[in-house]
Amino acid sequence: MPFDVTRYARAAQSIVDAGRFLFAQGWSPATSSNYSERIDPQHIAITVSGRHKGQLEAGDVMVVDLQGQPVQSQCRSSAETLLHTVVYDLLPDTGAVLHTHSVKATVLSRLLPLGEPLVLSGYELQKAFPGFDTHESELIVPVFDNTQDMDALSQQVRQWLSANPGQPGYLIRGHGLYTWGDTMADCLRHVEAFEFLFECELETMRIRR
Ligand SMILES: CSC[C@@H](O)[C@@H](O)C(=O)COP(=O)(O)O
Ligand SMILES: [Zn+2]
Repeated sequence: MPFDVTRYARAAQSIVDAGRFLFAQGWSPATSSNYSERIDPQHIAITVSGRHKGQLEAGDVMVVDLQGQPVQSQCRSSAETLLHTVVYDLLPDTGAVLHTHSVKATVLSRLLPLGEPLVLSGYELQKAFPGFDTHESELIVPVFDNTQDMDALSQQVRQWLSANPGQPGYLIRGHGLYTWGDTMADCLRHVEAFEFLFECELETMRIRR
């Protein structure tokens, strides 16, 4: 099935803009990270593998279907494409997915006890996420072990997300953050909110040592 070229062009521009912002923050260094935006129920625009995210151009964004297969492109999509498509597949309202590699997400994910999620509670900023109306809510961020086996990791994410469709993101140990939102603006706000909360957690750990 073909996709709407105008919608692709709009999605590509919003991914390029997101890359400039996220790289400038230091959250997507050295070609790391991948970004996507939904074009229609069956297609997403996603970054081509290996491209520098602070220097993206429209040609660094391609289209894949929800099985992760390229559509009208000879390029290789992000090595982590399946971690995007699983979210669009399970959560039909999702309009954008962002994966970042910040120092704080990387360090915090390595400090958490193995097998335990990061539980965020008591922070007013939790209200930056939809469905979290009070600081008393619990934001539960699982930490998946890092692996190069994306089929296996995407299956783990599918299982967790099916059981927890209201949670807005997860960490991969020593690797980074995945988060999503109804629009790119929502998704960027989620990255910012997570970064703030990760810094609070790390600072708390430092003081308590
Ligand atoms: C530059 S190391 C980071 C990669 O291994 C990967 O984790 C990543 O985020 C980017 O991969 P990509 O294939 O460009 O989407
Ligand atoms: Zn990555």
